Amino acid sequence: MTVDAQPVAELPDPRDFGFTVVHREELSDELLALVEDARALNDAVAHTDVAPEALAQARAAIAAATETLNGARRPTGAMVAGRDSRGRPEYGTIANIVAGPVNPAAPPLELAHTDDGVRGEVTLNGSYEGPPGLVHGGWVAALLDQALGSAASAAGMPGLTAHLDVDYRNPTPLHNPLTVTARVTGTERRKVFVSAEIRHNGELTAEGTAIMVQLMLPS
Ligand SMILES: CCCCCCCC/C=C\CCCCCCCC(=O)SCCNC(=O)CCNC(=O)[C@H](O)C(C)(C)COP(=O)(O)OP(=O)(O)OC[C@H]1O[C@@H](n2cnc3c(N)ncnc32)[C@H](O)[C@@H]1OP(=O)(O)O
Repeated sequence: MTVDAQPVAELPDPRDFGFTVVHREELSDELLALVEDARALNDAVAHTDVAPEALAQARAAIAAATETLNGARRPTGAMVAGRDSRGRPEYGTIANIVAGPVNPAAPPLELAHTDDGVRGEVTLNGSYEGPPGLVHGGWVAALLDQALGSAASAAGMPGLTAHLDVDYRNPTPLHNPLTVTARVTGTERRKVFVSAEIRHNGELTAEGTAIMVQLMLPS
Protein backbone atom coordinates (compact mmCIF):
# COMPACT_ATOMS: atom_id res chain seq x y z
CA MET A 1 0.00 0.00 0.00
CA THR A 2 1.32 3.50 -0.76
CA VAL A 3 0.66 6.45 1.50
CA ASP A 4 0.35 9.70 -0.41
CA ALA A 5 1.57 13.11 0.77
CA GLN A 6 -0.87 14.37 3.37
CA PRO A 7 -1.67 18.06 3.50
CA VAL A 8 -1.33 19.73 6.89
CA ALA A 9 -4.25 21.88 8.05
CA GLU A 10 -1.89 24.59 9.23
CA LEU A 11 1.76 25.05 8.27
CA PRO A 12 4.26 24.49 11.09
CA ASP A 13 5.54 27.66 12.76
CA PRO A 14 9.16 28.15 11.57
CA ARG A 15 10.01 29.62 15.03
CA ASP A 16 9.62 26.09 16.39
CA PHE A 17 12.55 25.10 14.15
CA GLY A 18 14.81 27.99 15.18
CA PHE A 19 14.04 30.41 12.35
CA THR A 20 13.65 34.15 12.88
CA VAL A 21 10.13 35.19 11.81
CA VAL A 22 9.07 38.75 10.98
CA HIS A 23 5.38 39.56 10.52
CA ARG A 24 4.54 41.25 7.23
CA GLU A 25 2.89 44.18 9.11
CA GLU A 26 6.16 44.76 10.99
CA LEU A 27 7.97 45.70 7.76
CA SER A 28 8.17 49.49 7.94
CA ASP A 29 6.96 51.70 5.10
CA GLU A 30 10.46 53.16 5.05
CA LEU A 31 12.03 49.72 4.45
CA LEU A 32 9.53 48.84 1.71
CA ALA A 33 10.15 52.21 0.03
CA LEU A 34 13.93 51.64 0.25
CA VAL A 35 13.51 48.24 -1.46
CA GLU A 36 11.53 49.88 -4.29
CA ASP A 37 14.28 52.51 -4.64
CA ALA A 38 16.90 49.75 -4.79
CA ARG A 39 14.93 47.95 -7.52
CA ALA A 40 14.96 51.16 -9.54
CA LEU A 41 18.69 51.46 -8.78
CA ASN A 42 19.38 47.97 -10.21
CA ASP A 43 17.65 48.93 -13.44
CA ALA A 44 19.43 52.31 -13.52
CA VAL A 45 22.87 50.70 -13.02
CA ALA A 46 22.16 48.10 -15.69
CA HIS A 47 21.35 50.81 -18.24
CA THR A 48 23.27 53.91 -17.22
CA ASP A 49 25.46 55.65 -19.75
CA VAL A 50 26.52 58.67 -17.68
CA ALA A 51 30.05 60.05 -17.58
CA PRO A 52 32.74 58.58 -15.24
CA GLU A 53 32.53 61.58 -12.85
CA ALA A 54 28.83 60.92 -12.35
CA LEU A 55 29.55 57.19 -11.87
CA ALA A 56 32.13 58.04 -9.19
CA GLN A 57 29.56 60.21 -7.39
CA ALA A 58 26.99 57.42 -7.53
CA ARG A 59 29.52 54.89 -6.19
CA ALA A 60 30.33 57.07 -3.19
CA ALA A 61 26.62 57.49 -2.40
CA ILE A 62 25.99 53.75 -2.72
CA ALA A 63 29.03 52.86 -0.58
CA ALA A 64 27.73 55.15 2.18
CA ALA A 65 24.26 53.60 1.97
CA THR A 66 25.69 50.05 2.07
CA GLU A 67 27.65 50.87 5.21
CA THR A 68 24.56 52.34 6.88
CA LEU A 69 22.39 49.34 6.00
CA ASN A 70 24.98 46.82 7.21
CA GLY A 71 24.74 48.46 10.65
CA ALA A 72 22.20 45.78 11.62
CA ARG A 73 21.49 42.65 9.58
CA ARG A 74 18.82 39.95 9.79
CA PRO A 75 20.17 36.37 9.82
CA THR A 76 20.14 34.33 6.62
CA GLY A 77 16.99 32.19 6.62
CA ALA A 78 14.80 34.81 8.32
CA MET A 79 11.18 34.29 7.32
CA VAL A 80 8.20 36.54 6.76
CA ALA A 81 4.79 35.52 8.06
CA GLY A 82 1.46 36.61 6.68
CA ARG A 83 -2.10 35.35 6.27
CA ASP A 84 -3.36 33.85 3.05
CA SER A 85 -6.70 34.78 1.49
CA ARG A 86 -8.38 32.11 3.68
CA GLY A 87 -6.84 33.68 6.80
CA ARG A 88 -4.38 30.82 7.36
CA PRO A 89 -0.72 31.50 8.24
CA GLU A 90 1.71 31.52 5.33
CA TYR A 91 5.48 31.80 5.41
CA GLY A 92 8.26 32.58 3.00
CA THR A 93 11.93 33.44 3.30
CA ILE A 94 12.05 37.20 3.66
CA ALA A 95 14.99 37.53 1.22
CA ASN A 96 13.62 35.02 -1.33
CA ILE A 97 15.12 36.01 -4.69
CA VAL A 98 11.78 35.69 -6.52
CA ALA A 99 9.16 36.66 -3.94
CA GLY A 100 11.00 38.21 -1.00
CA PRO A 101 9.36 41.51 -0.02
CA VAL A 102 12.69 43.01 1.11
CA ASN A 103 14.98 41.62 -1.60
CA PRO A 104 15.58 44.34 -4.20
CA ALA A 105 16.66 41.64 -6.67
CA ALA A 106 13.20 40.04 -6.42
CA PRO A 107 10.63 41.36 -8.97
CA PRO A 108 8.77 40.50 -6.55
CA LEU A 109 6.27 37.78 -7.51
CA GLU A 110 3.34 38.02 -5.07
CA LEU A 111 1.02 35.04 -5.23
CA ALA A 112 -2.48 34.77 -3.82
CA HIS A 113 -4.76 31.79 -3.34
CA THR A 114 -7.27 30.77 -5.98
CA ASP A 115 -9.84 27.99 -5.90
CA ASP A 116 -7.36 25.53 -7.37
CA GLY A 117 -3.91 26.93 -6.55
CA VAL A 118 -2.09 30.26 -6.64
CA ARG A 119 -2.04 33.23 -8.99
CA GLY A 120 -0.01 36.43 -9.26
CA GLU A 121 0.75 39.34 -11.57
CA VAL A 122 4.31 40.56 -12.05
CA THR A 123 6.18 42.95 -14.34
CA LEU A 124 9.92 42.45 -14.80
CA ASN A 125 12.09 45.52 -15.34
CA GLY A 126 15.11 45.76 -17.62
CA SER A 127 17.42 44.14 -15.09
CA TYR A 128 15.91 40.69 -15.90
CA GLU A 129 16.95 40.84 -19.56
CA GLY A 130 18.12 37.80 -21.49
CA PRO A 131 17.54 38.13 -25.25
CA PRO A 132 16.91 41.76 -26.34
CA GLY A 133 13.71 43.01 -24.67
CA LEU A 134 12.87 39.59 -23.27
CA VAL A 135 12.98 37.98 -19.85
CA HIS A 136 16.00 35.71 -19.31
CA GLY A 137 14.99 32.04 -19.54
CA GLY A 138 16.52 31.29 -16.15
CA TRP A 139 14.24 33.89 -14.61
CA VAL A 140 11.23 32.42 -16.42
CA ALA A 141 12.16 29.11 -14.76
CA ALA A 142 12.61 30.88 -11.41
CA LEU A 143 9.12 32.43 -11.61
CA LEU A 144 7.65 29.02 -12.44
CA ASP A 145 9.63 27.29 -9.67
CA GLN A 146 8.45 29.77 -7.08
CA ALA A 147 4.83 29.43 -8.17
CA LEU A 148 5.10 25.63 -8.19
CA GLY A 149 6.56 25.62 -4.67
CA SER A 150 3.92 28.05 -3.45
CA ALA A 151 1.11 25.94 -4.89
CA ALA A 152 2.37 22.90 -2.98
CA SER A 153 2.75 24.97 0.17
CA ALA A 154 -0.69 26.57 -0.24
CA ALA A 155 -2.14 23.06 -0.50
CA GLY A 156 -0.57 22.26 2.88
CA MET A 157 2.37 20.29 1.45
CA PRO A 158 5.46 22.54 1.56
CA GLY A 159 8.57 20.95 0.10
CA LEU A 160 11.70 21.29 -2.00
CA THR A 161 11.86 21.09 -5.79
CA ALA A 162 13.33 17.72 -6.78
CA HIS A 163 12.64 17.97 -10.51
CA LEU A 164 11.64 20.89 -12.74
CA ASP A 165 10.62 20.83 -16.42
CA VAL A 166 10.16 24.06 -18.36
CA ASP A 167 8.75 24.59 -21.86
CA TYR A 168 9.28 28.01 -23.41
CA ARG A 169 6.31 28.46 -25.74
CA ASN A 170 6.58 32.15 -26.71
CA PRO A 171 8.96 34.99 -25.80
CA THR A 172 8.25 36.48 -22.35
CA PRO A 173 8.46 40.29 -22.60
CA LEU A 174 10.10 42.70 -20.13
CA HIS A 175 8.11 45.73 -18.87
CA ASN A 176 4.77 43.97 -19.41
CA PRO A 177 2.38 42.47 -16.87
CA LEU A 178 2.66 38.70 -16.69
CA THR A 179 0.17 36.37 -15.03
CA VAL A 180 1.64 33.39 -13.20
CA THR A 181 -0.56 30.51 -12.04
CA ALA A 182 0.18 27.12 -10.45
CA ARG A 183 -1.71 24.19 -8.99
CA VAL A 184 -1.18 20.77 -7.51
CA THR A 185 -2.08 17.98 -9.93
CA GLY A 186 -1.41 14.91 -7.80
CA THR A 187 0.53 13.27 -5.01
CA GLU A 188 2.41 9.99 -4.58
CA ARG A 189 4.04 9.21 -1.24
CA ARG A 190 6.07 12.39 -0.44
CA LYS A 191 6.01 13.56 -4.05
CA VAL A 192 3.73 16.45 -4.91
CA PHE A 193 3.15 16.96 -8.65
CA VAL A 194 2.59 20.57 -9.63
CA SER A 195 1.98 22.46 -12.82
CA ALA A 196 2.42 26.20 -13.63
CA GLU A 197 1.99 28.70 -16.46
CA ILE A 198 3.08 32.22 -17.38
CA ARG A 199 0.82 34.26 -19.66
CA HIS A 200 1.08 37.68 -21.26
CA ASN A 201 -2.20 39.19 -22.54
CA GLY A 202 -3.71 35.73 -22.21
CA GLU A 203 -1.04 34.13 -24.42
CA LEU A 204 0.98 31.28 -22.92
CA THR A 205 4.69 32.19 -22.82
CA ALA A 206 6.00 29.35 -20.64
CA GLU A 207 4.75 26.37 -18.70
CA GLY A 208 6.38 24.05 -16.24
CA THR A 209 5.84 21.02 -14.12
CA ALA A 210 7.71 19.94 -11.04
CA ILE A 211 8.00 17.23 -8.47
CA MET A 212 8.19 18.80 -5.02
CA VAL A 213 9.25 16.47 -2.22
CA GLN A 214 7.30 17.21 0.92
CA LEU A 215 9.34 18.35 3.93
CA MET A 216 9.58 15.79 6.72
CA LEU A 217 9.48 17.89 9.88
CA PRO A 218 9.85 16.33 13.32
CA SER A 219 6.53 16.61 15.18
C1 LIG B 1 10.61 25.03 8.96
C2 LIG B 1 9.14 25.18 8.75
C3 LIG B 1 8.83 25.77 7.46
C4 LIG B 1 7.39 25.64 7.16
C5 LIG B 1 6.90 26.59 6.17
C6 LIG B 1 7.42 26.41 4.76
C7 LIG B 1 6.97 27.50 3.95
C8 LIG B 1 7.33 27.38 2.50
C9 LIG B 1 7.16 28.69 1.93
C10 LIG B 1 6.93 29.01 0.66
C11 LIG B 1 6.90 28.12 -0.47
C12 LIG B 1 8.23 27.80 -1.00
C13 LIG B 1 8.46 28.32 -2.33
C14 LIG B 1 9.85 27.94 -2.71
C15 LIG B 1 9.94 27.69 -4.16
C16 LIG B 1 11.33 27.42 -4.60
C17 LIG B 1 11.69 26.00 -4.36
C18 LIG B 1 13.15 25.80 -4.38
O1 LIG B 1 13.90 26.55 -4.92
S1 LIG B 1 13.74 24.44 -3.56
C19 LIG B 1 15.51 24.52 -3.83
C20 LIG B 1 15.96 23.59 -4.89
N1 LIG B 1 15.81 22.23 -4.50
C21 LIG B 1 16.68 21.63 -3.66
O2 LIG B 1 17.64 22.21 -3.19
C22 LIG B 1 16.40 20.19 -3.33
C23 LIG B 1 17.68 19.37 -3.31
N2 LIG B 1 17.35 17.95 -3.15
C24 LIG B 1 17.13 17.41 -1.94
O3 LIG B 1 17.29 18.05 -0.91
C25 LIG B 1 16.65 15.99 -1.92
O4 LIG B 1 17.03 15.33 -3.10
C26 LIG B 1 15.09 15.90 -1.75
C27 LIG B 1 14.67 16.57 -0.44
C28 LIG B 1 14.37 16.58 -2.94
C29 LIG B 1 14.66 14.45 -1.72
O5 LIG B 1 15.51 13.78 -0.83
P1 LIG B 1 14.94 12.82 0.31
O6 LIG B 1 16.11 12.03 0.84
O7 LIG B 1 14.17 13.62 1.34
O8 LIG B 1 13.87 11.90 -0.38
P2 LIG B 1 14.07 10.74 -1.51
O9 LIG B 1 13.74 9.44 -0.87
O10 LIG B 1 15.37 10.89 -2.23
O11 LIG B 1 12.91 11.14 -2.55
C30 LIG B 1 11.55 11.10 -2.19
C31 LIG B 1 10.78 10.73 -3.43
O12 LIG B 1 11.05 11.73 -4.47
C32 LIG B 1 11.64 11.08 -5.62
N3 LIG B 1 12.65 11.96 -6.20
C33 LIG B 1 13.70 12.51 -5.57
N4 LIG B 1 14.42 13.25 -6.42
C34 LIG B 1 13.81 13.15 -7.62
C35 LIG B 1 14.07 13.70 -8.90
N5 LIG B 1 15.12 14.51 -9.10
N6 LIG B 1 13.23 13.40 -9.90
C36 LIG B 1 12.16 12.59 -9.70
N7 LIG B 1 11.85 12.05 -8.50
C37 LIG B 1 12.67 12.32 -7.49
C38 LIG B 1 12.25 9.79 -5.08
O13 LIG B 1 12.38 8.79 -6.11
C39 LIG B 1 11.23 9.39 -4.02
O14 LIG B 1 10.12 8.88 -4.69
P3 LIG B 1 9.37 7.54 -4.26
O15 LIG B 1 8.51 7.85 -3.07
O16 LIG B 1 10.42 6.52 -3.90
O17 LIG B 1 8.55 7.14 -5.44
